[in-house]
Amino acid sequence: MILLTNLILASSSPRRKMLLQQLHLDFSIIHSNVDESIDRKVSPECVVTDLATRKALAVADDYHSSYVIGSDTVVAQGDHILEKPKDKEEAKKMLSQLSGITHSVFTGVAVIFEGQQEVFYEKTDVTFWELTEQEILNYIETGEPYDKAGGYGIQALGALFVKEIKGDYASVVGLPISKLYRTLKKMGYPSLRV
Ligand SMILES: Cc1cn([C@H]2C[C@H](O)[C@@H](COP(=O)(O)OP(=O)(O)OP(=O)(O)O)O2)c(=O)[nH]c1=O
Repeated sequence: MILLTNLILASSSPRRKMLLQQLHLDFSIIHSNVDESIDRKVSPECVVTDLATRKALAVADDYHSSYVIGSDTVVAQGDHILEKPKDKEEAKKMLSQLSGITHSVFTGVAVIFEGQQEVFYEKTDVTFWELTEQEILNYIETGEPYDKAGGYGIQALGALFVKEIKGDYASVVGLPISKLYRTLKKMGYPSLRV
């Protein structure tokens, strides 16, 4: 097992990688490959903290002396949890559901180091403009919705749908780096730049 750093991001998300790079730390990426099936009767905060913990634990089992970060993001509209749309129909349904209303984006984070475990979540409220059917169809054609919770990316074309956001922008994109930084500090992570 070759490991160059003692910070590991247990994620395949290019957005999480990009956000963690903002901390100017060396880190490795190891995909966690956990079963991401969820219990839809459970609250979104429980879903994201549970999945984040599962992702971190799956990697931490092999890397005890590293700080391992797992994370998960879902969109919640009322009692409905929206994950990543599987196809065009599902993407259309999700975006139609989000049109003209406020929904919440939940991101859970788990950091594990030598048996210590810190788990938290961020909730950010996002309000969409009313979207026309044509806008939704055109957006789906770009392919942007498919690997993103709720079927949109606030960091890309999806930004055009956003009227207002209350909370942490980075958390919507997939990793609340401000709170993560504070958590690493609390856990004694040694190489923080600030
Ligand atoms: C709402 C929203 C979500 N997303 C992304 C963040 C996450 O990558 C994705 C939600 O899926 P996740 O299952 O949380 O993450 P993932 O499968 O991409 O990566 P991994 O499990 O390996 O860590 O949606 C955006 O990029 N922009 C947005 O505006």
